[in-house]
Amino acid sequence: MRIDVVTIFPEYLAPLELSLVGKARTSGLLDLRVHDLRTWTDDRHRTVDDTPFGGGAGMVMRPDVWGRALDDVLTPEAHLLVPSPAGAPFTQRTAETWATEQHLVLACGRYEGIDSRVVEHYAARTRVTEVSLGDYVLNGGEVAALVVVEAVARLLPGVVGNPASLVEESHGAAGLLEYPVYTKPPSWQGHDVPEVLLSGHHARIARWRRDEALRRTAARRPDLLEALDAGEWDRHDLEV
Ligand SMILES: N#Cc1c(-c2ccc3ccn(Cc4ccc(CN5CCOCC5)cc4)c3c2)n[nH]c1N
Repeated sequence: MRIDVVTIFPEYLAPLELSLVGKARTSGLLDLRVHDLRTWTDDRHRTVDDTPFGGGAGMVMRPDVWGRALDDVLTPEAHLLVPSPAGAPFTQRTAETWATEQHLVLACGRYEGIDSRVVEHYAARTRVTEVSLGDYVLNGGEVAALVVVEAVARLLPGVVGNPASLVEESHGAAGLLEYPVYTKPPSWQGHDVPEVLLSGHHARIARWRRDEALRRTAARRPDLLEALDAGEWDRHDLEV
């Protein structure tokens, strides 16, 4: 998979040289290219923004600079992703879908955003998705690019050492939150690991983990339980 990220802060994407994503790049599993939007400016001050039509605070990113950048970076098979406070929610299901793509292009805006005609222009000739990390305000699209690249890259075959670990993840198995995890020592600061996990009884351990996942989900994310088939479990099983 190829992923291009266009930004005025390319150094913001430096963490993607580390750990699993870094290894995926080195091994050739992921072809990640980070571009400085100012490469495509046309003035000595390398200007990327201007005042908003209609007035209002802040600045808006110029369509002409973005147009030259995207014309260079986009390919016929590319899916253009534009992080935005007004975007569609980015979820694990989104990551799973985008992990099957050949080419993703992330356009990271700053200021008050990118001139809306950019999305309008490219939507007529390629797949474009405005995406949001959640209902809070960031200063630009780079954090979203970091999240999208990591969430997608880890799903690529060969990136994560043990693919089985991708199966049991939160928002994965049956859409539940993950159960609590423990390691040695069996007792720490007076806190003991639940006995069942030391029993070696795999069926009981599996049942305990599912019950804990249900309990946590009911307490923290009841919205996820709405999506579950009511017949799969009885709420009265949970002393929440
Ligand atoms: N993904 C994601 C994001 C982003 C995100 C993504 C991309 C850019 C590019 C610029 N910004 C700053 C910005 C903040 C707020 C607003 C809204 N305006 C409405 C009118 O009043 C002024 C404010 C616009 C632009 C971005 C923020 N925020 N939150 C997410 N989950």
